Amino acid sequence: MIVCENLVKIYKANDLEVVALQGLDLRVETGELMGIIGNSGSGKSTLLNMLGGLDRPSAGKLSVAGADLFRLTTSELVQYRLQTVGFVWQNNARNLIPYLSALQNVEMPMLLRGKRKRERAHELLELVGLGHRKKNKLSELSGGEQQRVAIAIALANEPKLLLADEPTGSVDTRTAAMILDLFQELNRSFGLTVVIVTHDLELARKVDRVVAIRDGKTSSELLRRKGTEEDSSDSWDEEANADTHEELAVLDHAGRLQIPMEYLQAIQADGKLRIELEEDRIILMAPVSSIKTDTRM
Ligand SMILES: Nc1ncnc2c1ncn2[C@@H]1O[C@H](COP(=O)(O)OP(=O)(O)OP(=O)(O)O)[C@@H](O)[C@H]1O
Repeated sequence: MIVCENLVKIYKANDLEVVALQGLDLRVETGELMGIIGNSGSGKSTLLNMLGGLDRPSAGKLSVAGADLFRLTTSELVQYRLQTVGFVWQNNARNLIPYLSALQNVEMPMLLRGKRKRERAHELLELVGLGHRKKNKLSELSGGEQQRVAIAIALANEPKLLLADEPTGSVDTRTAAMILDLFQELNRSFGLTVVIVTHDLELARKVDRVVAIRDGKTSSELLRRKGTEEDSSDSWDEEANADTHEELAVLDHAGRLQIPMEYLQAIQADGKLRIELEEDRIILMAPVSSIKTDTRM
């Protein structure tokens, strides 16, 4: 579904250049539910904007659902945004109209596209669990319910890819969990590919894969390994059946990887490392003069 290779994005403001993505590699399969985490300023929103066709990358390769985003003309890019992706933002409610009902809010963007589909709007609100609140004005809904209206709107164009930027950023923990459950359900029931940018570490328990971005590059991945039972909650031996996570460093196309800072500190690495191949493992060590410990990977 998504292929990013060596993706670079440089913002130019006045005479200043900011390299927000520094040769990022990422592949997302159709039907995946995945999360992106990273410190503030690491490039998460920039990546999402590129995937959504809201902005163009500076260099590299980027294709989504078979569309090469470098080659699309401006009008093709508009079509791509309308037909292929759905967006959910942190403060979606700001883009909704408080004095209209949930139903009218969902119908509005359809109307703007020249298609008024009341039945579809009803269906979408049922889908996000707001069937009973359709007639309520937006201002009468809680933050979490408003966010669900926004998700219904994002689904209105039947997107192939749903992009969510901090979708749980302005709601409480319980509502955040409900919103993540909804993404999980949309993914499982309809095979929708979902990419969620978040600081919410609860996410790791709800998605198949979490990719960490550091300094504009993918640095590591947390993969979920299924427990032995589909649903561990019914089992007596919950620990044996629980999902586990495996953390992997990402090796890019040029053989580069980012080593966690704490590992480098542990071996007091400073600028240079010794690399040795020993049977099936590569050993990284501080230079001979300052060896304290070795780190095996
Ligand atoms: N339009 C822009 N013009 C100039 N620089 C920008 C622009 N957008 C982002 N940047 C810079 O690019 C870098 C990456 O920003 P980005 O918003 O992608 O990070 P982020 O990981 O989403 O951060 P946060 O978690 O705080 O939202 C930052 O240094 C940011 O200042």
